[in-house]
Amino acid sequence: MKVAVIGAGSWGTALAQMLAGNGHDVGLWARKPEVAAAINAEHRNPRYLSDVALSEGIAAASSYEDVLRGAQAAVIVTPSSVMREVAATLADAVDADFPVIVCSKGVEEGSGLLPVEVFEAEMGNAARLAVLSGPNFASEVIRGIPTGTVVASPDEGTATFFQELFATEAFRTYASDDVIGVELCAAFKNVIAIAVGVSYGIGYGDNTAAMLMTRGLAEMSRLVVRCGGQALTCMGLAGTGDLVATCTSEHSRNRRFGKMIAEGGTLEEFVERTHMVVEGALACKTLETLADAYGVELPITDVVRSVVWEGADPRDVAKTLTSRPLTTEFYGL
Ligand SMILES: NC(=O)C1=CN([C@@H]2O[C@H](COP(=O)(O)OP(=O)(O)OC[C@H]3O[C@@H](n4cnc5c(N)ncnc54)[C@H](O)[C@@H]3O)[C@@H](O)[C@H]2O)C=CC1
Ligand SMILES: O=C(CO)COP(=O)(O)O
Repeated sequence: MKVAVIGAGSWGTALAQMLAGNGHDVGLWARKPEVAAAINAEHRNPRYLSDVALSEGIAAASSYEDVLRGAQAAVIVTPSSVMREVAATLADAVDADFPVIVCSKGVEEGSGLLPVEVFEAEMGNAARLAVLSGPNFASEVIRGIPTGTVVASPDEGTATFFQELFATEAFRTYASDDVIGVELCAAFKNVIAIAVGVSYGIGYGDNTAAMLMTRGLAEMSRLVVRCGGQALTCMGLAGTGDLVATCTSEHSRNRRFGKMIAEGGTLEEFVERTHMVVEGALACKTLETLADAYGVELPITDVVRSVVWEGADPRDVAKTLTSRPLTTEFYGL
């Protein structure tokens, strides 16, 4: 079958390669025409994972019309900040039961809406929508290094469709019906990875990182449950799995960004240097929208937001975490 992959950054490139390896024709949408042209001419992405030779089954284009022509499903891998415009463009181009899976990790700014809610608002028919998330660094996945992921949809048939579409021996896919849980874990773990990066950046140690990850998981679980997701999802690949991967790996842009900001760098410098998205920088704001709406305390997220957006000194705000009133380990779940 032909599959359209929307977004030719690191993750879109890795997923396109995997789908082509599974025998599918792939239409890969790249924002820049010169990137699409280079992929077609040289079978390499000139900007992301450029050391990997791409399958000849991948045809890139910078128009939706070209990549969607003849496609039977779409895979969304743009930064979460543009998901509404992607959904609106797609809505005009495909019919009402065309399957769409969102692999971006984030929450919409302003509304606090999760990816499937945004796509449903623009395209209707949530039953054909799904999300994919797990411990999935693109640079490892594209090299066939084993991992797993979660495919969640409100509809069992759609979850199974995408579960089978992506599964390889090295990429084990698990189906779920907890769309809210998977989406929130995906956005949340990036914020905690920034916190861990900041913590290392100011000279704290591995114990501190472990505490941030564990209390971050508690924070994530509180929000997931209050928003209607399942606590167990937080223990799975999209939750603990991705949290551990992102907080402990040098691959993680969010963790590296956290370290850099603690050492005096800025978000603009990081993006300028890497041309990559740091989803946790936006998520520390968008998750607060949900926390306010549902009355959930997110102390680590608050601190990350104040460091990233309000110029707070990490050493000072770290004290607001360690001086909080003593409490029981599991409250309010
Ligand atoms: N890189 C990874 O290992 C993984 C990334 N993801 C998620 O995938 C999503 C995409 O990230 P990456 O593929 O890593 O991208 P990237 O950080 O490698 O590259 C940024 C991409 O965003 C595109 N972009 C920038 N502004 C845009 C706009 N206005 N409209 C459309 N596209 C625009 C760029 O053209 C480029 O393709 C993010 O939500 C990320 O969290 C999820 C799992 C793994
Ligand atoms: O989501 C990811 C791995 O699962 C990628 O994380 P970073 O964006 O921090 O690199």
